[in-house]
Amino acid sequence: MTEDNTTPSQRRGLSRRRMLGLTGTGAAVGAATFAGGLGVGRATADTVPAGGAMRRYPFYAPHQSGIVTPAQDRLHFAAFDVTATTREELVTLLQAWTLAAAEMTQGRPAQAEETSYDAPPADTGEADGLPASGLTLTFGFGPSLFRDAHGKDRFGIAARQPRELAALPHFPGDKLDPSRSDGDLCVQACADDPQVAVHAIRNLSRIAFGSAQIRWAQLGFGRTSSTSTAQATPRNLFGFKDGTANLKAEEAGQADEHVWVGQRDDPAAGWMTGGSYLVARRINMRLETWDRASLREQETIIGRDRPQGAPLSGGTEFTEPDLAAKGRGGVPLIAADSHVRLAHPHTNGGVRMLRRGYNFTDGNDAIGRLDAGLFFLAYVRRPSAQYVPMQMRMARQDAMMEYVQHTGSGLFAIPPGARDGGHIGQTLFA
Ligand SMILES: C=CC1=C(C)c2cc3[nH]c(cc4nc(cc5[nH]c(cc1n2)c(C)c5CCC(=O)O)C(CCC(=O)O)=C4C)c(C)c3C=C
Ligand SMILES: [Fe+2]
Repeated sequence: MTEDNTTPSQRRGLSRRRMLGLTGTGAAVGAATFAGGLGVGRATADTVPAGGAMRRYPFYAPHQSGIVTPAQDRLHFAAFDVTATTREELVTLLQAWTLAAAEMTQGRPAQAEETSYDAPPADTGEADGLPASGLTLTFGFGPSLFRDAHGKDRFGIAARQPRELAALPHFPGDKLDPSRSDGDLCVQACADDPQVAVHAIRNLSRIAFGSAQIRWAQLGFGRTSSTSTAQATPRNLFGFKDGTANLKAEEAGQADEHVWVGQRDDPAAGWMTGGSYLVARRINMRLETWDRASLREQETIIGRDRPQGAPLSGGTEFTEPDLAAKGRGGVPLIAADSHVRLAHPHTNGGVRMLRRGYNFTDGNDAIGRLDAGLFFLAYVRRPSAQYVPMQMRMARQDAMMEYVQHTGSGLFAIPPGARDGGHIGQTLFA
């Protein structure tokens, strides 16, 4: 989808670029430097040839973008602690973030208005000249935004905390680092250019100065799922295709059933209608151990073959796995403890989820092992019925557990999209 929903602010920006084009050359040296420093602006359809990088997604929409949007190649995810103490300050932050997000997702500077030459620039500048690159910004609220560790209602919203926004249970094998977990707010920035995603988080963090600060963040690359049938299936760091059986945007009715919160889901949290819940898990993968496992063992653990991603019960990538199929000696072709069997809807009461994760590498440990893995992101309508039971079964039975460890975690309520003139989370604070 390529959208160019020109807004009044875009029209303001266009005229700003035209104005700079007209005035830049003949102006006095000081003024020309000023224009060059602050007025370069982001590349737009009139300056960059059409293509993937020119993809723009509307920010104002019934559902937030960055969920069923075709998964982009890069991620910068950040969780924030709110330092503001009043509801007014928090709403002001959300309003400012909304305006900046609406600009940046259209390939424009975070704040359109020029500042004085004697003040810091309104935008940090590293995305000047870059197109929108499919940037989406998806905002969420953590349980701690509603009640602090002592149960105190921080911003007068405790009564509206969704039932589903409760701390995730401890899963066997978890080794969660508190400094990579939780948070009052989260922002998922996805783009096809890493600099565009990083620029967005940096500017949102800058705007939040005095009201919220980054608690933890994660960079990701090489999306580990497809969310559209138009996308090829990527590979994770185990070398396997990941996202084959993911919920896809084109599957009629599936997002309504498994992703979007319905009007009657939670009487106390009607404000979440059209929103979703995001489960974020930083999962370290023991790549050096995996790389010493035979191909037979790797495929048995996953339940699919490595070249094509076809189920071990036969067929090609998109053939439905036959969980009843048996081979020689009556042994199931898709092993009882394989990942695909344990994750399949047939063994999980029909539940599905929209996976939108990314690979990560964050350096290495003292003995040269990569600190790498999969930053698992999944959007679900009911975490307690979709993510929690599946993860519990995997933690207990999945043969893959020998090769992975969950080291970070967060659960966030993702409100519906903002309407033009409104702000993110308006239905909660209204
Ligand atoms: C609790 C949910 C899940 C976690 C955590 C998870 C981690 C994880 N997965 C892979 C690799 C693959 N997963 C695949 C399929 C798959 N995984 C989940 C859920 C979780 N995965 C689901 C719901 C499914 C789909 C199952 C189905 O409907 O058949 C696959 C197969 C290809 C595909 O369908 O995507 C791979 C490969 C890793 C490496 C990992 C943690 C590091
Ligand atoms: Fe999986």
